[in-house]
Amino acid sequence: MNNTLTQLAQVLEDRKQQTADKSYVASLYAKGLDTILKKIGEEATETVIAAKNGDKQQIIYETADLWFHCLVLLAAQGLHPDDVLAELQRRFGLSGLEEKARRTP
Ligand SMILES: N=c1c2ncn([C@@H]3O[C@H](COP(=O)(O)OP(=O)(O)OP(=O)(O)O)[C@@H](O)[C@H]3O)c2ncn1[C@@H]1O[C@H](COP(=O)(O)O)[C@@H](O)[C@H]1O
Repeated sequence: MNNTLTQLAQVLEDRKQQTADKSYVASLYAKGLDTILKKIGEEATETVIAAKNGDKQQIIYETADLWFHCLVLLAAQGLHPDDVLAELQRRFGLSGLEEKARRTP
């Protein structure tokens, strides 16, 4: 759906064949799920700090780090960014209140 996300997803898929010493992404796969989740937590925190500091350029930078590590998580779990984009697209047809009601059992 989005060209940059699709291209990056392909690189992340290709890195599954790479060795950890030659690739940061391959090193994350090798370290495993907990390391990827820890990076997401760190990048989320850094994004929050950037926003609290009101630093727009830093917000962009940290959000890119956060999105990147979320994309690594998706790849590690056998998912593709299109899966998330499709979910967001589905929500376009609903108001926020309708989406909330859909989640309430
Ligand atoms: N978009 C990114 C990208 N964004 C962020 N990062 C890395 O994510 C890490 C962010 O962690 P931190 O901010 O904590 O910085 P750090 O202290 O260096 O991190 P650590 O070494 O402690 O984990 C840094 O090492 C960044 O280099 C990325 N590494 C790779 N990519 C993309 O992934 C592709 C494949 O990368 P390799 O697998 O390294 O070839 C690249 O061509 C890029 O397109």
